[in-house]
Amino acid sequence: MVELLRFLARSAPRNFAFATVFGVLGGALGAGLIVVVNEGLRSNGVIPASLPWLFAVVVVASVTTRTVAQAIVHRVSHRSIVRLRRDLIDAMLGARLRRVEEVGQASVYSALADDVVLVANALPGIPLVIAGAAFVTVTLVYLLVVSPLVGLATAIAIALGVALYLAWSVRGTRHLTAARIEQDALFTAFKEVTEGVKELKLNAERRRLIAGRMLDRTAEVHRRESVTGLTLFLGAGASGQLVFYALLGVLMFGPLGLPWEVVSGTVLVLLFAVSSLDAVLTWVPTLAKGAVALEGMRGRAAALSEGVDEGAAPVTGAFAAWDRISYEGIHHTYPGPRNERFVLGPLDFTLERGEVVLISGPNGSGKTTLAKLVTGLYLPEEGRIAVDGTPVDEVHLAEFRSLFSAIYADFQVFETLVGLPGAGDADRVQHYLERLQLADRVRLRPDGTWSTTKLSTGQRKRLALVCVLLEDRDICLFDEWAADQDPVFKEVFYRELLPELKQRGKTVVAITHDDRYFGAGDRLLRIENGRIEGARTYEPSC
Ligand SMILES: Nc1ncnc2c1ncn2[C@@H]1O[C@H](COP(=O)(O)OP(=O)(O)OP(=O)(O)O)[C@@H](O)[C@H]1O
Repeated sequence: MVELLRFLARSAPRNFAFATVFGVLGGALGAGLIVVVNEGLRSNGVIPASLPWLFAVVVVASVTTRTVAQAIVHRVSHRSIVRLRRDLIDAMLGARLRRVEEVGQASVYSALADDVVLVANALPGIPLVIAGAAFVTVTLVYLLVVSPLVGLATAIAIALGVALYLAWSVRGTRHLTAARIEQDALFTAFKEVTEGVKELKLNAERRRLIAGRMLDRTAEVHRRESVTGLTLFLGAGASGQLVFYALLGVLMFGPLGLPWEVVSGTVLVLLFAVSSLDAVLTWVPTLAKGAVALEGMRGRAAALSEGVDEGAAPVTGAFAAWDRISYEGIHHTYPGPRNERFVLGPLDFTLERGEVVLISGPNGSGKTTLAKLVTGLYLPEEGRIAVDGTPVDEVHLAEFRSLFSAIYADFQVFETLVGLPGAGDADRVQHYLERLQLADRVRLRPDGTWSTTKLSTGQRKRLALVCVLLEDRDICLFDEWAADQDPVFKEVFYRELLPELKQRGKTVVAITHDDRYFGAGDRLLRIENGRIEGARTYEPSC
């Protein structure tokens, strides 16, 4: 709850200040309304002429200020959804690739899809809580004025109610946090099941075990923790109410010996207070879930920010005239228990402008990891990368990456062509689509998007290649691009496209298992078990 308040105050300070002022006014006026009613009742039927007017003004002002406070927070909460999502996406895009892989995309997705909505749902409850606090304060002051004894008893009841509420809510928060942790596992399971629908349709036993047992087990833990947490919060609210009703009982039937008009007046005030408290308490579970979700999102953002990527510096073209990139003693380790730990390197090699370098090696030998180091997506843990002798450090990382276009095995074709320099030239786009035999399946829409990206894997890879050609960077990296192409297209790729790229002065790094085309490169690096085990140079005629 305090976290939600702080979040709102930080994300929209002005609106938060307005909402607080209106919330406090709404609460105070609500209490003022009770005072007016009580004064009317205490007048023994001789109602002062000003009281009905006062009543009308206080009613209108109380309802209006509360509504305005909530309207302000509704506006802010929708803006804050956008902001929260954007912040998390920025945190992910600003984190090192290894960090993103460690945190896991499913966990980020669960925060983007679920947590943000829970936070946004909770925020409109905040003005009510502020109004409730103001209401209780004004009521307490009024009771102290009417009868110090009743005021004191109310103050003790409030303190007891708050203490009980906090005791319950600490346990409730613990369970809601456990449910939040389970939510990540649930999203991972959802992802596996939705992406594995074909496999699960073919194997009824696995479907029963995975969907029916493992998924249910995770969902059950999530359900149990959520329900326990929310029930504890209901208990917290109920214990607060019980304390209030106990106070009423003591005032009405207890041994305080108060005059009857004081008892009737204060009981009426307290009954009003209980109904107002009820309105606040209905928000408590929503607020609690929102607070836990906000913590969850913060946790993701903090985990991502532990490894900030240094590649955000502006690109000025300082490496534009590069000739040689040297990778000197570079090294990367995937941590894990002894037999799961993978060490790549130390590796020493160079890339020259305008050459075609092929990389081959057995599965799991480290080719893709090397490809991430080559483009600067992974930074070497040891060793260094230098462009014509200038070391690639944090200052130069964005510059360095801007030399590359890449199609990794888990590539993405975006629907929009925005950011691709050649996208504005429709003839050029059409030429590449025809060249890669996609023109009958895909066209460029006038708004700069592809008409479709629902293509076969091989076709999508060809569309990704069109994007690389339009991006027109100095170095093209292909991670087993030809693996999903038919023999005709393999031939086009190795015998026509690579030589053409070379002719245009581009450098190509291509990971390949196609040994019959090894001669299509100027050089072949063979990786085995994380080390370069062989390098062959080919004559241009090969
Ligand atoms: N994100 C990761 N976290 C931990 N270990 C990883 C990760 N990615 C790869 N590895 C491990 O690193 C090793 C090298 O993987 P890599 O993908 O680089 O090999 P590869 O030569 O490209 O394999 P393939 O030819 O099958 O694509 C493998 O043993 C793999 O288990």
